[in-house]
Amino acid sequence: MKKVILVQRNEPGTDHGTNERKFVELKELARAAHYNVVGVLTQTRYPDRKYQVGRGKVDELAELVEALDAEKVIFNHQLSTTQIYNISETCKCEVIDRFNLILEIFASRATTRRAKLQVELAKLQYELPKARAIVSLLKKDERPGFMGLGGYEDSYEQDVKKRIVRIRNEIHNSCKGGESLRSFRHERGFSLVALAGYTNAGKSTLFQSLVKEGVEVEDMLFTTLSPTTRSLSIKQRRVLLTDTVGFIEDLPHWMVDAFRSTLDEIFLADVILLVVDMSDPLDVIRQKLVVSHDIFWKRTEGAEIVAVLNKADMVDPDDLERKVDAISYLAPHLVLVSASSGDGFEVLLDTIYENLPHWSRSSISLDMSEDSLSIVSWLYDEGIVHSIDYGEYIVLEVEAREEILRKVRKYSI
Ligand SMILES: Nc1nc2c(ncn2[C@@H]2O[C@H](COP(=O)(O)OP(=O)(O)OP(=O)(O)O)[C@@H](O)[C@H]2O)c(=O)[nH]1
Ligand SMILES: [Mg+2]
Repeated sequence: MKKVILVQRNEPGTDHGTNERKFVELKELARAAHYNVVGVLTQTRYPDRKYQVGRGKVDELAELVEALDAEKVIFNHQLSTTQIYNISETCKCEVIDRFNLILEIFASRATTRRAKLQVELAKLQYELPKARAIVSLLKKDERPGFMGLGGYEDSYEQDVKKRIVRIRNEIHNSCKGGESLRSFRHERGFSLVALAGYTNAGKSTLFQSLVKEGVEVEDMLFTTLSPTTRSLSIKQRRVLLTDTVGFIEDLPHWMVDAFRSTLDEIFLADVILLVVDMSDPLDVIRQKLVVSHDIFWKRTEGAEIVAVLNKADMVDPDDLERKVDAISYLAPHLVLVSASSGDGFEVLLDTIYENLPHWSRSSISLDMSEDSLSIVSWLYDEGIVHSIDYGEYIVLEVEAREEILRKVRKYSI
């Protein structure tokens, strides 16, 4: 893990709570990006020096970088190109800001082609205003490789612009993939369950524990599943469980598309497990629930939302009860769990099962023929075969989507 130093800026006039929460979130983001935070530096911003990072602070930072052997510095606020350049020169290590960090996280979690394109687009849009400044800074310093390149400045900016146009087109053409992926999975008898929620809520911990506890379904077609999706069986129903990138507060508008595209798996899901960190203060929990529901309503069709109230082990029982009562009106299904201890998993699995798309149960008799045998194997793929008797006829008790049963009934005698 790369060693990093975080720089927090206190803004006089902003209340302490807001500063503090933003900084806690930066730490969570650094952890999510797999950095090892070895040091923290606090800086105060004075109203008369709007975007300055004082000389003394930069020297202090450089000393800290050397002493702690840090490889990267992450600022909690946006920096100008000149600042990034100057600070990284003094500190002799890479310098990024909060937005670069968030983009790094998106990039590492984007699984679909479309999500990758969206992240690339956001990066380029962020880079564009800086493109010209970067080149002139490098030129000023007469770095090798930039000598005698007349017109380079312009062509670099042009190049970024061209790439933006090309990626926009590609995104436009690739928009239709999601739906067919969903129907393909449904046709294979899988329901889709996605873990969603704010960063640090415990989604990945829950994902790992559910996968460990459950029975994994072997399916040749899914050998290429991304590392964040697993096929599981819940009371014989086959589901694809997907972990997703956490929601991040206060995203600038140019980042929202990139963020949402990393959530494609959520918008396709039949059941969304909205993971909530119960150790957060009540008003934070409430606000996060409301914002999450907002994001889902706009993009999902008929997905069931189950609020998974996690980290129950970290809150004392009275407090927990009070919090659960206070938010119960915000979510139709609530389950209290501890992802790390496994408490509440049984109820959770029951609740997921109850909210999967409806399947019916039916008795079917088929004559003994080759066609019937292929129908039987199809039913094994598509649904649950509760019992099967091979006698004069093949008699099955099956559970599957109504559509499937309707087709099969045509052959039933
Ligand atoms: N005490 C306690 N800690 C938990 C529980 N679930 C998760 N954690 C801890 O919370 C932290 C965040 O957990 P993750 O599973 O990485 O959270 P996440 O939602 O996947 O976070 P992102 O991927 O960054 O969005 C880790 O340090 C976990 O060990 C829980 O039930 N109890
Ligand atoms: Mg995670």
